[in-house]
Amino acid sequence: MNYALEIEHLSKQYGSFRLDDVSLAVPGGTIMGLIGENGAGKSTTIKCILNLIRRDSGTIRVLGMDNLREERAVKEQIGVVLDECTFHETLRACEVGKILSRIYRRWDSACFEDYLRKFGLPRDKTIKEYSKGMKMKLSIASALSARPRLLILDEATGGLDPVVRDEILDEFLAFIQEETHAILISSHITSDLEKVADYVTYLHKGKVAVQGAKDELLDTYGRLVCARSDLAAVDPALLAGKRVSQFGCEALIKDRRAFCRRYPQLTVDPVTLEEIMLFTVKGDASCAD
Ligand SMILES: Nc1ncnc2c1ncn2[C@@H]1O[C@H](COP(=O)(O)OP(=O)(O)OP(=O)(O)O)[C@@H](O)[C@H]1O
Repeated sequence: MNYALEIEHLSKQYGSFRLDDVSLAVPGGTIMGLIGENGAGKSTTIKCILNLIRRDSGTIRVLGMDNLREERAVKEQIGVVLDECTFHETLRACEVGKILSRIYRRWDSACFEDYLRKFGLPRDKTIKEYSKGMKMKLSIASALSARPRLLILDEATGGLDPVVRDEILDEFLAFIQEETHAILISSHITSDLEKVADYVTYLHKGKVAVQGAKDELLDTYGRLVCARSDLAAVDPALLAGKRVSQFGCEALIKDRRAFCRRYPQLTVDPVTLEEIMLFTVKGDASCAD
């Protein structure tokens, strides 16, 4: 398989935090969603890909190129959108286009103008006159007009209204129609990732907690709501987490089909990515019932 991004055994120590042995691979033509609680290590992973910080160990390849040894060639292939617009507030969109055309070898001015029109971004307004959503759309238009093959977004859709987010998600889906294109997107808005991601990596406390094809994860995991006595009788090896409260018991089931064969009297519901995350974060704490 041709991978747009391959990370193997990435580790980085930051004081008491450790990004620990993270591996992930994003095939061409796909979107990988990177999820995890605040401080889980998502931005640290992205900074390592971009060589903004030094890793302790591990390898990172972008379109088959080592991101340390072939740093310049790799940078030309990556478009980045961070959670804040990085352009100077006094610039106008048309000036941003001119500046970037001198920086990026593969800059496509016609494509940039198209995005300005499509996203409803006035060319002659200064960025300080733009709303938050407009600034984010300008950042995305700029990243895409540099004709990257790998687009990396770090919390770039947070703070946008659902209509703007939907419009942007559609652009991402259009971008990956090209087989050599791929996207790594970190987001707290798991419903967005449920819409567009092909693969999901869930980081928890610096480690990969759950990883796989999104449809497969959603199809395999399940949520059991039952009485305390029912949960006590279930084989703990089948559970990925549980929450016991005064109102009842819930458990995250690793393989809902296997579970239903063994316990046909118990009902297992489908889960969302958010529930998988919540069980992993909060489930640990309430397991000792
Ligand atoms: N420059 C730094 N120096 C020391 N520690 C850092 C530095 N940058 C990040 N960290 C620590 O690394 C850990 C992971 O941070 P990171 O920004 O990667 O998390 P995140 O998953 O992106 O979180 P969020 O969703 O809040 O953006 C945190 O504990 C953070 O305090």
